[in-house]
Amino acid sequence: MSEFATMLKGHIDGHLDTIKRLDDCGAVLSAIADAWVTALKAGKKVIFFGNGGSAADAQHLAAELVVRYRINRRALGAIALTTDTSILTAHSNDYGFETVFARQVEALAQPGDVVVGISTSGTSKNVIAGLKAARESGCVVVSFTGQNGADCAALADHAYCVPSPITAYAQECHLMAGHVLCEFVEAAFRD
Ligand SMILES: O=C(CO)[C@@H](O)[C@H](O)[C@H](O)[C@H](O)COP(=O)(O)O
Ligand SMILES: [Zn+2]
Repeated sequence: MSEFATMLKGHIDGHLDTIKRLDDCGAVLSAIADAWVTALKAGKKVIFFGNGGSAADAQHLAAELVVRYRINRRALGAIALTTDTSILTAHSNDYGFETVFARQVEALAQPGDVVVGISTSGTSKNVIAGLKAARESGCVVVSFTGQNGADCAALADHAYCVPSPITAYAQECHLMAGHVLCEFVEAAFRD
């Protein structure tokens, strides 16, 4: 087997092993799906944030809700706090990166909004601070983490904790579950 083929097989095996252990997450994911639908039906929004690949996931999922996932339906309120470079740079430069999401949550989150903080390590300080701010703002708090997500889960109403310490597998399982959540939400808003 080539070196690449060996790597590919290793990644697929690790990915499948992690996916297989997600059965335990069905109840929490169902609760998150209900929370998204309840908030959106009440005219509230879903707010996402995370670092690196999780910033991309935050943007990806916000886009699915605002635009569409698979079917045409009305626009749904969602925003990723990872996209405005003026806010990101001004806040990091003037106050520090640790509160870059908390500040935006303070500015934008309303009681009843759902706030989704994504961290594969579960230890990123800016994600933890953002979740704390969401609690203080009266939001429904959701964490997406890898297996060491206790600090985020302690702040969350619903904690989706992928049973892997490997960033890539956690990211892949976050996006997979995010897509199912979007599918469920779209079904609830079918015309
Ligand atoms: O995508 C990857 C690795 O797959 C990286 O960009 C990764 O997201 C970054 O290192 C993040 O800073 C990790 O943060 P976190 O998920 O531990 O909160
Ligand atoms: Zn990545």
